[in-house]
Amino acid sequence: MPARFIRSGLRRSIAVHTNHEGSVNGDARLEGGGGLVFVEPARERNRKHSEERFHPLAVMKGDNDMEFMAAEATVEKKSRFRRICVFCGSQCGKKTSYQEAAIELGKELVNSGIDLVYGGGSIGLMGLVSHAVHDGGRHVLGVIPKSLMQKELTGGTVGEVRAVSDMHERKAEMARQADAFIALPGGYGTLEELLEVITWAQLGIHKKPVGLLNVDGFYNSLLSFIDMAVEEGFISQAARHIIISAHSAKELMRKLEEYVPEYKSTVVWDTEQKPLSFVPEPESSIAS
Ligand SMILES: C/C(=C\CNc1ncnc2c1ncn2[C@@H]1O[C@H](COP(=O)(O)O)[C@@H](O)[C@H]1O)CO
Repeated sequence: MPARFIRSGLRRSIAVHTNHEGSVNGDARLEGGGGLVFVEPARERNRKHSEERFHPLAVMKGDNDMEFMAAEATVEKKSRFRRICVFCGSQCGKKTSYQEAAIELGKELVNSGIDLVYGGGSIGLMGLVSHAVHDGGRHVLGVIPKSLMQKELTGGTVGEVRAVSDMHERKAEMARQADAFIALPGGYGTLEELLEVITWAQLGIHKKPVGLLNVDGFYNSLLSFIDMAVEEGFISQAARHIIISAHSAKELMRKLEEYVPEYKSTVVWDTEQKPLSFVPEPESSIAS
């Protein structure tokens, strides 16, 4: 697909596509009289948005000389994550700061070149974060149980929608698809999803970072409760450190990027294992 380019005075800027590590995808060549002929995006799934957005990453200075420069905010930063799962309220909450945080997180994902996986739909904070990511040109994957798929419940969807049979399958699929998890403010659903991925980390089912966006101290009482459970001997210090919290999306993203999983579980999980049910025989009937 040929890249579009514009001329402004002596400078000609070109559309350049970057991969999630921030390096340039595809090939930009100079030909003949210095014309730039081709830039091929490697990421087909963002093709539509890449065509619409303009990345003034490269500036041609002369006929044979092309200088790549980091320019303007639309250029993706390097991230270790390809896709992050966001848990958040199906309501917007009372404070505008919750809604602003959802949009800020969405934009932060876009700026870092990260795709989104979430519970699907456009209601509440879920809608704000998913629209921010989709509008910014990143891929959005919504995982929705079939029973929740009616528009009246979801408020419509953006991006790709994956229908699953129930809530358990949804959580498993969201977890499979993501490289990290972030919880924004929310209610029971958000808490349940957050605590499940923390529990899975504690059991060694995954080693993916779990972030808590503690907007305006929304999660202070949960964190105090967890600290109390540590004091009371129900949660180990090591497991307490599974949760990475911050007050802003930018700070949280920085912490998640730097996070090194320290928690070690001795449990070995066979992820391919099918459910197996059996009834143990009573001790007395086992032949000696
Ligand atoms: C039945 C109602 C709303 C259903 N809407 C939902 N659509 C998609 N995902 C949902 C929905 N409700 C909960 N979720 C999941 O839980 C989290 C939000 O739950 P919360 O209780 O609002 O915190 C979210 O991350 C979704 O994955 C009418 O209530």
